Amino acid sequence: MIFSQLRQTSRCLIKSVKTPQGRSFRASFAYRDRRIGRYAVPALKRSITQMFVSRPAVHPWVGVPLASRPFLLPLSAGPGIRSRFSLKTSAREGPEDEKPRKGRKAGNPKGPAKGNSSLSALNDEQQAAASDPCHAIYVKAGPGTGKTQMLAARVQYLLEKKRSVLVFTFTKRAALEIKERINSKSVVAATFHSICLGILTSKDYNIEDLGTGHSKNFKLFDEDDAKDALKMALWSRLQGQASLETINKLTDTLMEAFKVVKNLRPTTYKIDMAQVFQEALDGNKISLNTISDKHVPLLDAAFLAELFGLYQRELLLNNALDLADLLGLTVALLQEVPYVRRFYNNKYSDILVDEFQDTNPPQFALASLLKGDAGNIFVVGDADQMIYSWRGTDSTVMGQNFQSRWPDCSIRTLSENYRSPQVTLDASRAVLYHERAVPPDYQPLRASAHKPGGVFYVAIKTPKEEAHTTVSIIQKTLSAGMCFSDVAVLYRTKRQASRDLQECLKDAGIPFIILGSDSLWENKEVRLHL
Ligand SMILES: Nc1ncnc2c1ncn2[C@@H]1O[C@H](COP(=O)(O)OP(=O)(O)OP(=O)(O)O)[C@@H](O)[C@H]1O
Repeated sequence: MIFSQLRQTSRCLIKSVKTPQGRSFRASFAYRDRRIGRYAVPALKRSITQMFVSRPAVHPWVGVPLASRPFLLPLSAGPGIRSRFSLKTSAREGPEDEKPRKGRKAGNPKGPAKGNSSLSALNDEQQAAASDPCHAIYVKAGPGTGKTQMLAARVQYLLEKKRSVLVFTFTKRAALEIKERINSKSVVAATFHSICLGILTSKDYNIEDLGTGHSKNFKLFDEDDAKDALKMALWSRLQGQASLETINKLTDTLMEAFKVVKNLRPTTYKIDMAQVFQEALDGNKISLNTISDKHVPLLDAAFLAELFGLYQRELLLNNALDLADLLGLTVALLQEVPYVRRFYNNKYSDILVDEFQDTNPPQFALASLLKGDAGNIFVVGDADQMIYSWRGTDSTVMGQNFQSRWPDCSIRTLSENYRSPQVTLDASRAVLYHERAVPPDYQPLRASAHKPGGVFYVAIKTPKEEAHTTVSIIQKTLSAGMCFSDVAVLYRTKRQASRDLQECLKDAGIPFIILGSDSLWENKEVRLHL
């Protein structure tokens, strides 16, 4: 291998690489932090080198067939890191039959699908869902079944029919992905919060008509601002009774409780909050154990509702909304002010919701108010992929809500998985339904094609042993001809990836990037919503 060109700046490294076979590759890796460069550049070199190591046909350790060509995964970024790894070849790579063929459905050897162009790349289940004419469609789709692809095709299909489309996503990245796939400016795809912000600040009407006291130039309070507002409210109520330390503790506890409670109903506007708090206490949805100060009155539903009222008043005095209010106030505006609701019902004919399993009652109410009586709603979700149960989401309830809200709805299922081998799909089902009953309408996933892969279970006693075993598995994988970037180690909590594993990896000379951070609010996925 000859590195024919090497240009390095503090931020970027560009290489042209010539292989002995005469192919030339260009690889770039951009990084913002020099420390990352120290890890990434050697990793990059090793990865490129490994590209040209010939691979065995069968993985020597796990005994499964290997893909005939190595592939590189993007070295994705951790917080504060922006990285991009791209590999372009100037020579033809690999045999023709490994390339995707235009006009042919992958996994469908029968050839191109007939009919609408936007649907031609979809399989039969995806096509049926994407072109379903029902006004309320609920698509249940497991991981890797092409939800995003199908959703994008649905949007394209609707745009071809000159419909006006609004897509709710959970992350900015997902919104961007849909827009990129559609490549059309006429689709609105954004997160719930960003759509709400647009609605509340629209010049087409006045949110003062709602009568909550908020005006158009309201401020958005982040977590810290909201805590300060709550502290002020508590201080004014408990001054002279509770110590500052207790007020600080109470602030943290109540902040969490208020977030949960604000997601239990579509809106907290004009609601008997004592009843909502009672429901939350009865259902153990909020925990108030940390407060044991005899000077603080009993935190019963009535007192919690009073404190909640004081917090909301404090926000209003600042003409401010917290993040949950952004949703709740939009729902209230659409519910209470008919001309605003009509405006949006006329504006959008089709409302689409990605990751429906993670919607909470305010988000569901918002989507259904925007749909109105004459519009259409199309939601895609997978109950097994729910990640927001802590903030008031219950995927089974959301599914039931959808079906009871629109009893004539169409329910579709995508069951062909394009990502994993059958053995992985079967194992994941066994884990998911180990302790809970399989739902009656459950459709097992089937792999679209025979793929190599395996699932191995190793029982380990200590974290140290776990770290050593993990490293030896990685080493065996590498000696089988795989690249560093072929390997991912998943862990449940950051603690599990701490010392032992990191030290073992360093000792073995295995470069790694840790994604995620200690604080939930520092977490990139969480920050994407904010
Ligand atoms: N009909 C199809 N034919 C061939 N490949 C497909 C088809 N549908 C989806 N895929 C491929 O399957 C992979 C997964 O697709 P996609 O990301 O849309 O799935 P998803 O269900 O959104 O995934 P996730 O599990 O992340 O939610 C992608 O590589 C996509 O190109």
